[in-house]
Amino acid sequence: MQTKEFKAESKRLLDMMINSIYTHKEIFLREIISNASDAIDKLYFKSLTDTSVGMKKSDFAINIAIDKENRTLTVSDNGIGMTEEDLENNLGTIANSGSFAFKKDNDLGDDVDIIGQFGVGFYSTFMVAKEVTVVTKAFGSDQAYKWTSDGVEGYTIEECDKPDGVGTTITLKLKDDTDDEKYSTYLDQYQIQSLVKKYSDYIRFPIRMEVEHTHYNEEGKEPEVHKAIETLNSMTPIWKKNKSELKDEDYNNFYMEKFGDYEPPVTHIHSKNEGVATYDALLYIPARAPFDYYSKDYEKGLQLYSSGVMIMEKCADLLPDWFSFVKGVVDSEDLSLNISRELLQQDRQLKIIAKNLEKSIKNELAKLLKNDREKYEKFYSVFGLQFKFGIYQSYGAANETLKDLLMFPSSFDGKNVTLKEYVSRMKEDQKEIYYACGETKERIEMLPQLEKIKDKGYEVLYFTQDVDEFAIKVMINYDGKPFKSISDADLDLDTEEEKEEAKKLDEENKDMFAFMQEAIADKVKTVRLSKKLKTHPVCLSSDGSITIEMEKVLNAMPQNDGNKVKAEKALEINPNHPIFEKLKDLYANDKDKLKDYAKLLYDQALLIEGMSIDNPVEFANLVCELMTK
Ligand SMILES: Nc1ncnc2c1ncn2[C@@H]1O[C@H](COP(=O)(O)OP(=O)(O)OP(=O)(O)O)[C@@H](O)[C@H]1O
Repeated sequence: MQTKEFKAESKRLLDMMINSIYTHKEIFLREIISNASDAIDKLYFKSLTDTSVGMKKSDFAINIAIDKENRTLTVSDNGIGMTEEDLENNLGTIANSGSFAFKKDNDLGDDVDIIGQFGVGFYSTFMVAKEVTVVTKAFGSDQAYKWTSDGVEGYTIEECDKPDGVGTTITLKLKDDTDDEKYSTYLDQYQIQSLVKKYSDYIRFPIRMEVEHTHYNEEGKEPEVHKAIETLNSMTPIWKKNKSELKDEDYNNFYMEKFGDYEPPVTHIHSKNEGVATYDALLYIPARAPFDYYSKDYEKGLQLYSSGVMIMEKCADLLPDWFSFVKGVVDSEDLSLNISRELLQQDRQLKIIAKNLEKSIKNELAKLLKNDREKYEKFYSVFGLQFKFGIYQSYGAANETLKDLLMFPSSFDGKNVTLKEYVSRMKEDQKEIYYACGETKERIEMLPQLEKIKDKGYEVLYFTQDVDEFAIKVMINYDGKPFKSISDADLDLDTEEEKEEAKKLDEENKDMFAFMQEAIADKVKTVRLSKKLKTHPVCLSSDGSITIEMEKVLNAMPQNDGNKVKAEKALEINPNHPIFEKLKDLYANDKDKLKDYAKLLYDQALLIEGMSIDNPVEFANLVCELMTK
C-alpha cells in the first residue's frame, strides 16, 4: 500500500485565502504590522544572547508611509528580515508560518510575544493591493532580496539593494477604486491612524508615521501645515500595568476614551488571572445606559485581545445577558483563534474566562451594595431591570448570581430593600415574602388588600416593573421563603378563630354569593367573603397560576393581540363593610338590584386594580341610576 500526499491547486487555494477568509478588508494592516512586530521580536530575542546584533530594545520600530501620488502604502520594520530561502518558504508557501516555527523552537520567556501562527495573514494584503513588493535583508546576510507578486500568477524573487540595512519593507500598490470599494481610503492619514489604534494599539514597539497637522491662524490667512513623525500606538495596555501604578483617574480616562462615554464609570474591575485560564481583564460598570440599551439593537460584548492584537470588537460569549451592560477588555494568549482571527474556535478557555468574569462582576456589585449603598442604588435604577429579565429569561439559571443583587421598594419606608434584608426582618410568625403589584408606588399604596397586611406589621415589596412578578415566579422562593402576592386567594392572615368565623359566614351566605357570581359569570369564577380587607368594600384576587398583574402585562404585549390571557378571578367582599349588610338585604328583597350591585362592585374592584372596565357606559349608567333613585 502506498501513502500519497494531498495535492493542492495553489492558485485556487490562494484565491480562496484572499477572498473568503476575511470579512473586513481593513485587517490587512493589522496582519502586516503583526508580522513586523514578530520580526522585531525575533531579532530582539537574538540580541539578548548575541552582541553582534548591536541593538537596544528602544532602537526597534515599525514605520508606515503613505504615497498618495503612487497609490502606495509602505510598512517597514528593522526586524530579523528574510533570506531568499525564507521568502520561498514563508511568502511562497501558503500556510507556512516561520513565526510559529520560531515560537516552537525557542524558549521565549515573557518579554517576547510572537503573534503569527497560521502562515496566511500576509496574503490578506492582496484584498486591497494589486501588487505587493517585499524588500528584505536578513540579519547576518549581506544580500537583500525583492519579492514581488500580484497575488494571482505567482511571484518573482530577485537580488536588490537595501541601503537602510537589516529588516523588511512591504509596499502595497493599492487596487483602483471601484463604485463599491474605495481602496484610496488606505491612503488617508486619519484612516491609517484609526486602524492602528483599533487593531494594533498594543503592539509593543512604536508604530510611526509622518502626520500632518493643519493650523488655522488668523482669519484670511492661509492655514499652516505642519508635518511630524508621530507614534500612533500606545504600546503598553493599561490592563498589563500593575494596579499599584494606576489611580482611579487613569482607569476612568481610559474608559471614557475607549468606550466613548462622557461620564466616568460606577466602578472598574481589574483582574489578572493565571492558572487554568491565563488572561488579564479590565471591566467597567457604566453609570448610564446607552440610548439603545433596552432595545434589540444593543450588542453586548467585551473587546478581545490576543498577544496585544485586537481580535474581536464585541465578544458576546464573554458576558451573560444579565451583565450585558458591562464594558471592557479581555486579553489572553490562550485562545484558539480561528484562521482569520475574526472568530474563535469553540473554546473551553473562553468559557472558563466567561465564568470567572461573571463571578467577579457579581462580587464587585455585591461589594458596592455593601459599601456604597447610594452608588449601588443609582446603578440599580439604571440596570436593575436587566437582572430581573436575566432571572426570567434564564428560567432561573441566573438565580444564584442575581438574587442578592435585587432590590424592591418596601412598604415600610418606600426605600429599596434587598431580599436578604427583607428576610432578616420578617416577623416571627411570618412564613412568606409578600409583594404587591401596581404601576407606581402610590397606586400600590391604594390597594385595599394592603391595609390588613400592613396592620399585621408585615413588610410588602412593591413591584412596579412589568417583569417583577414574572421574575419571582421563576425564583419561587428566596432562602426557602416563598413569594406571595397580596392578591393571592389564600393569604393566610387570620387566627384560627377568625378563620372559623369567616367559614361560618361564608357558609351562611353561600347562596347569595352564587347568585351574584351568576350575574357576572363571564367575569369571575367565584364571589366570596374576603379575609384580607379591612375598610375597603371589595377586591379582586386570583386563584390560578396567572395573576391579575400577569394578565395585565401579557395582554399589553403587541404579540398577544387577539389571544387574550385571563386570570382566574374571584370577587371578594368585605364582611365588615356596610355594603355587606346591604347585599344581604337585596338578596332577600330585591334580587334584580343585587345583580346590578354585583356588576358595579366588580367594576369598582377592576378600577382599584388599575385595570380598565369592559363597559364603561353600562357602569356610568348604573351609577347614575343609583344616584337618582
Ligand atoms: N516583516 C516580516 N519580516 C520577517 N519575516 C516575515 C515578515 N512578514 C512575514 N514574514 C514571514 O512570513 C511568514 C508568513 O507570514 P504570514 O503573515 O502569512 O503568517 P504568520 O504571521 O506566520 O501567521 P498568521 O497567519 O497567524 O498571521 C511569517 O511566519 C514570517 O516567517
